Amino acid sequence: MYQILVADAISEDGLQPLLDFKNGQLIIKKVTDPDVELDKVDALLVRSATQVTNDLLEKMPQLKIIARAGVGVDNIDVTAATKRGIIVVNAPDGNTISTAEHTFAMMASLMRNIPQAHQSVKNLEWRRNDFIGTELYGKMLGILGMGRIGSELAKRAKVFGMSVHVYDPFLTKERANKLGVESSSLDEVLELADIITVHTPLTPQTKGLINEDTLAKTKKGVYFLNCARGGIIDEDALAKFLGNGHVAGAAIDVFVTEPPGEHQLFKFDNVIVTPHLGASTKEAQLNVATQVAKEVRTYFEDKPVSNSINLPAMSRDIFEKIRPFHHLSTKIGLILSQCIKEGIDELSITYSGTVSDLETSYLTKALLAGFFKNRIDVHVNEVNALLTAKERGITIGEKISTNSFGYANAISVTAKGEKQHYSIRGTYIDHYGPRIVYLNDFNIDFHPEGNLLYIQHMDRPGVIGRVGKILGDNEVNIATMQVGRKQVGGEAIMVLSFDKPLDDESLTSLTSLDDIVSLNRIRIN
Ligand SMILES: NC(=O)c1ccc[n+]([C@@H]2O[C@H](COP(=O)([O-])OP(=O)(O)OC[C@H]3O[C@@H](n4cnc5c(N)ncnc54)[C@H](O)[C@@H]3O)[C@@H](O)[C@H]2O)c1
Ligand SMILES: O=C(O)CC[C@@H](O)C(=O)O
Repeated sequence: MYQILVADAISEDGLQPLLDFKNGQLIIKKVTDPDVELDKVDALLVRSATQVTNDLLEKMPQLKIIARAGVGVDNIDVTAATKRGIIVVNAPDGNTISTAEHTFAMMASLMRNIPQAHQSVKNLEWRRNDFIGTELYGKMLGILGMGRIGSELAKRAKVFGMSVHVYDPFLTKERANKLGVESSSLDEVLELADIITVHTPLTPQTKGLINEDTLAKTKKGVYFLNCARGGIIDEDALAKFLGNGHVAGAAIDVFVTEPPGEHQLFKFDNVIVTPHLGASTKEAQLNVATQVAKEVRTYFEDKPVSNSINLPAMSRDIFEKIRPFHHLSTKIGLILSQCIKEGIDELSITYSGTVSDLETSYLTKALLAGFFKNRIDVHVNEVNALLTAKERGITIGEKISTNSFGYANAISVTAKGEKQHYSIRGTYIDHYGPRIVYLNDFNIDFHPEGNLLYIQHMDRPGVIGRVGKILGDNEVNIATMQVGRKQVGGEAIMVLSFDKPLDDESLTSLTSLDDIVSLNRIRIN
């Protein structure tokens, strides 16, 4: 039963897919709650309140997936999660409309002094001349970060008769034309816009995007909005430019520290604030909760998640196509790992035939996960496989080839260590399953499953019989057996499978037989 911890306030209606999930148990408690057994938690669902730090992850060795019911993952140490093989998913578009609407509401409120006027009327005042506003119509809105929210905001601004200039280094000309906005440089937006709003994620590049230098380039009387993340607009710099009258007002939904406590921006009457409410609508909360609940369930049902931050996106159809090769790759990795008895510094993988049309990088990661499985303590999966290989100085080469050796598809791998060099090839045959068709320079054909013994021996009469006799004498039942050789009388291989793992005594007896070159017990599960 998977333990699923919901650590922040997430719409319970949206959690229905997990409430209906028979293999999961929902725990709705904070990570700091002493009743929560962090070391048993398999999935963690958060909004922005819980800080998912490396220290927290350290206490959660079973954690497999972190789901952020929202867009920004800046409260999650994604690098630390990735290193541990933990998938991070978010709900990228469930709160787009709500946040765009909130930004628009903040902009309108700011320009018409609505919060101040509202408070004044409730204070039994009637100060109509003190709250003269400014129309949106005809003004230029500058949007920094033209993603989902920026684009929705732009549509609304245009309907209100505003012109929209945007700065987003990743925005193409075609997309800008389609959205009917002017794609500009940062300096152009700063110099021309009457109102500037930020909608980028918080990253090292966007932290302090609006600072004293950039503020100095803006028009006197400019307005600022931040409904994205605290810190994209430097709070000290904004306070300074509000204080000297250069900035006419600001609407702020997000702060560097939340809750902000007593804050320097609160002293300005022309600053309006909300407590990180961009996504706080019934609709958005239901959307994001449903999205992440489905993702977590999908993950535990061994199906592809759609919105992972640290895994490539894959549709259900593609996943179904890739699944058999995923299993084959993992098995190849497991076999290689048990055959080669030293560390490796190079792994070359060649995909040919039908498999080469698929997302081969995903298969490479699965192969590495299989390879590392019994070698290192860290749980390695597709999320951290490449990183793990890099940390261990293993060079990974991936190639596509037209030569599939007569099979419809083939995955050929060579691993190089200091002394050993191993090659293996597998194929997947419809209705028949995965097969290993080449091992250490020998053609062979066996099903990579269960308890195997791989023997390299001299091709001499009686060897197979002697192997069979020892196993028979030791009550070991041979389930299947395949042999292969390169030339008569030269080296040969046999691969046997058993119903249970081969015992040490039988292995020792086999090792002492004449004409046996090497033996490898291989377990595939
Ligand atoms: N206030 C809230 O409650 C709330 C709700 C949802 C999202 N957010 C915040 O809003 C952010 C944007 O959300 P979104 O769904 O539009 O994300 P998005 O990924 O669709 O858009 C972000 C855009 O920023 C652009 N960008 C990245 N770096 C940039 C840079 N250096 N300069 C200019 N543009 C840059 C990207 O190209 C992208 O187009 C989120 O990351 C999140 O932090 C806040
Ligand atoms: O959880 C929230 O309410 C905030 C969400 C928002 O900041 C986001 O990044 O999606």
